Order: sequence, then structure tokens, then C-alpha cells
Amino acid sequence: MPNIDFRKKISLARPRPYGSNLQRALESDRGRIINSAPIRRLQQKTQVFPLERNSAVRSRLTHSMEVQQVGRFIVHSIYDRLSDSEKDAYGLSSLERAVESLVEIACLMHDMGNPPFGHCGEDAINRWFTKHLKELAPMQQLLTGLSSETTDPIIHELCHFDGNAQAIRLVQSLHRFNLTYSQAASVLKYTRPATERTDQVPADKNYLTKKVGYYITENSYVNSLMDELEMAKYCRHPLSYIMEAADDISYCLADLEDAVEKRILSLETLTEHLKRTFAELEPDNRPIKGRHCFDRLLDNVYQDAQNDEISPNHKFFIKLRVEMVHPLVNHASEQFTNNLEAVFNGELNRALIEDNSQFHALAKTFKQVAINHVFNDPEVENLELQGYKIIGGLLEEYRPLLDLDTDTFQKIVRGEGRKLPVERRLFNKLSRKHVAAYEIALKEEAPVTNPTLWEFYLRCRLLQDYISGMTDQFAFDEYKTLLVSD
Ligand SMILES: Nc1nc(=O)c2ncn([C@H]3C[C@H](O)[C@@H](CO)O3)c2[nH]1
Ligand SMILES: O=P(O)(O)OP(=O)(O)OP(=O)(O)O
Ligand SMILES: [Mg+2]
Repeated sequence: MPNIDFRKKISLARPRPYGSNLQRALESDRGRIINSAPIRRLQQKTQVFPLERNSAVRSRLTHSMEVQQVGRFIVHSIYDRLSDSEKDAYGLSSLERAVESLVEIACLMHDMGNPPFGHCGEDAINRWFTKHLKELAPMQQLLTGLSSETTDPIIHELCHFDGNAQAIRLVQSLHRFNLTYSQAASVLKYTRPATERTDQVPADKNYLTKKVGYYITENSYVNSLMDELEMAKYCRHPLSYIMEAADDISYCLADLEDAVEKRILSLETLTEHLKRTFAELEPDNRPIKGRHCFDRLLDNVYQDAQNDEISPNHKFFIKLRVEMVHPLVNHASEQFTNNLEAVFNGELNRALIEDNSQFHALAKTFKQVAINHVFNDPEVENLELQGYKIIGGLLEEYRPLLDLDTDTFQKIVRGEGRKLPVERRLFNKLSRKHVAAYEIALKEEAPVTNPTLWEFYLRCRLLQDYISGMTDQFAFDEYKTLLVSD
């Protein structure tokens, strides 16, 4: 009998403990997240289409609500799969409400740290830092005085901004939500500290560490969380697999629905692309567990939609979602229970639905069609180029703050920057919350021995916090305001 007890992974423990009732503790987590500004900001952040004005097209917020629904569905499906004696044996019997709440809120939070303009926003921040970090005056000084062993991990981290790591930072350092460790751990999707490179982690954890998981500023928090929930190094919390599967299942259909809504694809061409792509991935085209084969299923959905007098597009996606979400959710829950020990220990080195099955081929088909026929649409790519320009341009405007030496920057922080008119005004535009996090981190024990390096690192983080916290629209407006003469 494997040693699985979910009560070790789902508990009341949090950084500043209070209360003794698990359900109430999780309600408090829900309240904090649902009522938070970073969640509200998701309504003006890109899912696929930057600066989208059509509100029927998904934003990060509406996407996250859909992920929440799929996450709930997977939890119910997992519970339906387990017998009472299995639930007892795994410590899950009295935890259904808790698991449901943790997963729902993890799904709602999962993109909270994403910058404006989606993936290209992340990339734009990293491009700017990769290109300019070593040119910045304090960094040039540090590079002459310190060994590369000391500076390399910090440089690596600052050139790898990641939305997932930023979500952990928002929860702990910027908003101090004091969530239960279980709730925070459910969104910890990658487990590699940003100071480590991918070639420094064990090969059997390469999927779990393929992206940056958390920054050095949250290192001690993540260590406490992992100790508390008995998570081994580079391993995940079991519920994060459900959040990840819910995201994968949700967006693969939603992105295509949005593409049809925006008239990038017609239902005819979409159906053709889906059939052709699936045939390449799964040539034998078997029936999908208890249903027709994919081609037949698509033809039926298409025909039904044509008979709808009001909205064939809407009907098509309702039917397709019914046909696809059930098998994919069932598959995710089956993978969860079939691999329960590896999932419990957080060492399953892949996503739940990525197992080379026909379900995996289905999800891949949808994603592939989006990559080949939606993300490269000229309108989308033009907007993304604007996104690069806006983020790169904003970082360039704020660069004077990063060129100052520590003492001069500290003067501005203390309000003594009268002789630095531009820098002082730029500093005044930063969010007070972000500046407070910078000041608190400076007062606490530094995880980096050189104080100048630590201060400069925190200043770069401060700018990344500010830029990544912006919505698409705010970033665009700021860019127009600051680059008024261009
Ligand atoms: N516009 C755009 N360009 C891309 O290259 C791209 N790659 C992924 N995505 C969307 C798909 C999921 O909704 C979500 C998560 O992958 O982000 C993209 N969107
Ligand atoms: O939704 P995103 O943009 O975060 O994209 P993802 O496919 O969920 O990727 P990641 O693994 O970086 O969260
Ligand atoms: Mg994500």
C-alpha cells in the first residue's frame, strides 16, 4: 500500500497562522483572492489577442473563470472514480470541499502574475534585460569587482521573468495575502529557482523545472511551504496537476472559438484544419472512448450547427465543448488516480493529459491549429509587435532609475531627490506597494552577500513588478504619455 495521506498536503498552515477550521481558512483564501486587484487586472490582460475591444473575446480573467469551472469538474470526476475505502486510505474522505475550493482558486489565480501582452510581454521583458542588464552602470561596476559565480545566478534570474514565478511573488511579497501554504502550493507550477539553469536540475524532473518557478526573493517562503507540505526538492503539490490540466483543456478550445469570433477562421476551414492535423497526429482515427471517431464527430457538430438559425458559430462550440471536455476531463482524472503515488509526491514529470494517448493527440490538435492558423494571423502579430515596442519602450524610459548608484537611488526613495528631476518623477510613478516590497526586502536578511548587488537586484525586480503589473491598456497609455514627443 503506498504511503499516501492527502491530509499532509492540505492543511491550515500559513505564514502567519490563525484559526483552527480548514473550511473557514480556505474561505478566507477565496475571499482574499477574489477581492484582489491582480485578479481584477486580468480583465484587461491578453489571453491571445492583445488590446482586444470585443468583450466576447476572452481576456485572462474570463479564461481563468473557465479554467476554474474545468478544474472543479476534474475534482468531481476524481472523487467519482475513487471508492469510499480508497478515499479513506488516501486521507481524502473528508477533504472533497477543501480540494474543490483549493483547485478552483488555484485556477482563478494561475495567470495572476502574467504581464500585459501575454507570452510576448514576458519575452519583451526578458529581451530588454538580456540586452541591457550588463550595460547598466551599477552592473558594470559589479561585474568588474565580483566573480561570475556571484553575479551569474542573479543575471540569469533577471533575464528570466516568468508569469508563474511572479504569481508566487504577488501572493507572498507584494500583496502579503498570507494564504494557506496549500493554496499557494497549488499554483506553484514549476519548481526550479530562477537562479538555477535548466542544465543544473535532475533529468527526471526536466518537465517540472522547464521554466522558472520562483525568484530568490521568495526562496525562503517557498522553502517553508515545501517543508510544511512535505514536498521534496523540484517536486510539486498534487493539486497543481489539476490546475494545469484544467488550463490545457480550457484554452485549447477557447482560443479557436475566439479566432472564429474574430473571423480569423470560418467554421469550414477550422473543421478542415482540425481533421487534417488530427490525422497527422493519430493516423488510425479510432473512435474516442464510447463516441464516434474525431472526423465523424466534427462532421456531426458542424452539421448540427448549420441547422441553427440564430448562431451557428455559437452552436458549433457548445456542441464541440460537450464532446471534447468530457473525455478530456475523464482522462485527466484517470491519469490522476492511475498515477496517484507520483502525483501525490509531485514527481510525475509531465502534465496529466500529456501521455501520448488519443486524448493527448486531441488536445495537441487544437493547440497546433491555433499555432499554425491563429497566433500567426497578421493582425495578431502586428499587435504583438506593438506589445514588444510598448514594453521595451517603457523599460527604456525607466532606465535612468537603473543607471543610478545605490546611494543616489536611496536618496530618491527617502524623498531627497530634488537634484534628480527626471529620476525623481519616474520614481514617483511607481506603485507604493512595489516600493514597499523593495524597502522591506532591503531591511530583511539578504540572501546575497554583496549588499550592492542585492540592492541593484531588488531595484530591477521593482521595475519588473511595475511593468508586469500593468494591464495592456495601462501599458499602452503610459507608453503614449511618456513617449509624447515620438
Ligand atoms: N497570441 C499568441 N501567440 C502565441 O505565440 C501564443 N502561444 C500561446 N498563446 C496562448 C494560448 C493560450 O491561450 C495561452 C497559454 O499558452 O497563451 C499564444 N497567443
Ligand atoms: O497561459 P500562459 O500564458 O501562462 O501559458 P501556459 O501554456 O499556461 O504556459 P506556462 O506553463 O508558462 O504557464
Ligand atoms: Mg500559465
